[in-house]
Amino acid sequence: MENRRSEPRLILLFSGKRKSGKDYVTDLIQRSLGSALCCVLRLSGPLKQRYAQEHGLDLDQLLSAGPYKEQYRANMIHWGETRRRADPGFFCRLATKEAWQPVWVVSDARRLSDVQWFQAEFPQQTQLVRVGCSDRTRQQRGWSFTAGVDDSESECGLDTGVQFDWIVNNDAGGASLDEQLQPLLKLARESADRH
Ligand SMILES: Nc1ncnc2c1ncn2[C@@H]1O[C@H](COP(=O)(O)OP(=O)(O)OP(=O)(O)O)[C@@H](O)[C@H]1O
Ligand SMILES: C[C@@](O)(CCOP(=O)(O)O)CC(=O)O
Repeated sequence: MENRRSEPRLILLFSGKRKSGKDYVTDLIQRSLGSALCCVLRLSGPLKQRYAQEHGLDLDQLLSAGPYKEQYRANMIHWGETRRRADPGFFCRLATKEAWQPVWVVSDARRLSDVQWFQAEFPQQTQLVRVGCSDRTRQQRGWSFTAGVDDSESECGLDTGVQFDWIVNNDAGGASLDEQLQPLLKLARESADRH
């Protein structure tokens, strides 16, 4: 167990395919709950930071939703996997070490080792959330199938072997996100109230 200023009351551990809307949905949750209650943590944050530093790249662009990061994705995956092989919790620890809010929204679990790390560290607090949408919607958001990325562990590592507590459908023109997120927001507020 890490040395922390305070323990989280709830961790919503999100996963989903590229362009399913993980960032969009987790940002929406954060804005609804406010920054005193909730932070969004990205496991890819410390990864991109170090990768950008080592390779002389633009970190802001790597962190944003545009095409820039896609140019480097396959190489970043490979680079991160080398780190993870030595220490599967490496990026989980870095991403969570400054968090102090009662509710943590982790936007980008990708591998069983990510899920296992949170479930081992925070067995009572961790809830698994899957964001999904059709490939057609993903394509409208700029996705196209890339061999070596979309068939890799980074994208497929949680396709099986995991029981999700919550499923959010983020299809364009699909069920209202606001309505789907209400139970999660309620759970988050109740968990924080017990703080
Ligand atoms: N419900 C939505 N309504 C409008 N735009 C959306 C919605 N969901 C996602 N988007 C847009 O689609 C694009 C991809 O979404 P986002 O970056 O959240 O996906 P992601 O799953 O985090 O993708 P990646 O794995 O590539 O980081 C963004 O431009 C985002 O603003
Ligand atoms: C390299 C990687 O962290 C990129 C994630 O970027 P994003 O969450 O899609 O913005 C994916 C991975 O860790 O396999």
